[in-house]
Amino acid sequence: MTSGPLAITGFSAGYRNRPVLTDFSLSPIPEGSVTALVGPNAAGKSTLLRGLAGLLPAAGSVRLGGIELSALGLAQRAGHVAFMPQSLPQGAELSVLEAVIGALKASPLAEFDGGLTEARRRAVDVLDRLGIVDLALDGIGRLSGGQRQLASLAQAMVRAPKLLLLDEPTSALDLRHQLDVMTVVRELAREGRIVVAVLHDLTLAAAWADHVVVLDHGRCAAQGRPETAITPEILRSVYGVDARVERCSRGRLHIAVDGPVPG
Ligand SMILES: Nc1ncnc2c1ncn2[C@@H]1O[C@H](COP(=O)(O)OP(=O)(O)OP(=O)(O)O)[C@@H](O)[C@H]1O
Repeated sequence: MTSGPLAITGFSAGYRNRPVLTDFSLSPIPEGSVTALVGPNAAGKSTLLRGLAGLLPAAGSVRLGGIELSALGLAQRAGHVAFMPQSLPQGAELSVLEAVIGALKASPLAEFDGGLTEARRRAVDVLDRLGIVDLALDGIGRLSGGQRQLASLAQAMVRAPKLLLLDEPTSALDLRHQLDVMTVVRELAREGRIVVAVLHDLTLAAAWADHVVVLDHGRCAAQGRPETAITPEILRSVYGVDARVERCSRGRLHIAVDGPVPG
């Protein structure tokens, strides 16, 4: 696995006639860390992740350790980066196991040279890690929303990439499954990977992320440790809400929203 931080410099991405991120830069994101990407609807969070994954036309520099990802083609990039989309796999005739094996084989450079037995073992390992091995033979189309989200995360994890870009990995999950997924996310960071996850739940972000990036209208409004990036001032200017950022009795940050900013 390559080592080193994720450095995003002068990055631009968007859609036809719709630039979303222009000359966007962040402080380097260290390896072995979790970054929560937060911000209001339409701020550009998904666009940033999709651009980093190479799924949108983009310009600028994205370095992962010593590798300039933007110089790589999509197939080569997939050997280093996995993207979990916000929209979940559905409707397919595939079983969960087949869908995860399919994701493993979709990356030609994913250091995967085993046969079907090895592919199945790796897929089952990931499903087991996410607590959904019982669903292995179920059809993707028959899963609940939360189960589909876990299956989608398994697809991103199975290639064991250095960089995981997760677009709202917990939005469909109940409280316990949110904790289970964030525990796995922390384990991924402990293994030396970089996880960037879009989260709308700021209390969850503050509890589990090492760093928070607040995106607003395609710009970085704040970046840093949760307590420096999530402040009443930022919540007011970026989200338009009056809120308190408090420590609970266990010392964790808690965001209490009092209401919309008047006027
Ligand atoms: N396929 C598309 N074609 C054109 N414009 C798009 C497309 N997808 C998104 N956009 C626009 O790009 C902007 C940023 O959207 P994006 O999905 O990145 O926001 P987001 O921060 O992820 O929002 P949310 O929290 O609502 O998921 C929005 O104005 C949106 O309308």
